[in-house]
Amino acid sequence: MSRSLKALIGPSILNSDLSKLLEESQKLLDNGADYLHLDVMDGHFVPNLTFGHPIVKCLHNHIKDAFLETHMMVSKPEQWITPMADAGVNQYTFHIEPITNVEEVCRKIREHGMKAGVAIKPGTPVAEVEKYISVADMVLIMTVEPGFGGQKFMEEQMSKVQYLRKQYPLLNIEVDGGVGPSTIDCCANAGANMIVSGTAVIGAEDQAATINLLRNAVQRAIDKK
Ligand SMILES: O=C(CO)[C@H](O)[C@H](O)COP(=O)(O)O
Repeated sequence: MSRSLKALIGPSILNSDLSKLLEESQKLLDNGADYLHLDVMDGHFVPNLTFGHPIVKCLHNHIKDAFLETHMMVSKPEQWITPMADAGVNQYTFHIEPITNVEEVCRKIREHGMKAGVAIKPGTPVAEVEKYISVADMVLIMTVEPGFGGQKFMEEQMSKVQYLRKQYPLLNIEVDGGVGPSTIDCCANAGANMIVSGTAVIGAEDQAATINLLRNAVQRAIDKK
């Protein structure tokens, strides 16, 4: 948990031109991204493949000051803790669904000097992830089925965010999937403070203005409470 809640915008580079990963990442940082959200998929947990620690390491070597979160959409999250820590990852967010030793995985992530994020898919009840709040640094509530960018935001997932915010006023709560200028107020008012936005930011004519709009909406909602 953080001492005071902060609005943080972490663009997802999933739908960017991945042949220019460094250029795209640098552009997002120059345009005000607070952190970068890197979607790692293994073709098992989700029906898609992206990239792994070798690419993350190369990217980190060129943008050492950037805070990197990896969203591990993988069946064996424990397997990639050491290589991702070695690659320079700051926050290791993984799905709780495929494993039973969530506490142990969180502990190992922290021992490797990273923050631990616990994520749930839309079909997973919030109570399943609430169990791990004391051993994690952040909860990610997915607002699309993980695997692909550019999907429609699932508004019904906001009840999970509202519940968590009510119980845990200072918990870092992240939302991911279909979040952009048209859905940000819904996320912000529900209580999310960490915002992942892919296509809405990557495809924006003015990335800096879009990132600012998202951050301002979240900060406004935080200040109202
Ligand atoms: O985790 C993801 C997909 O599994 C992506 O981070 C997410 O979908 C972001 O893209 P968009 O904002 O276009 O939905």
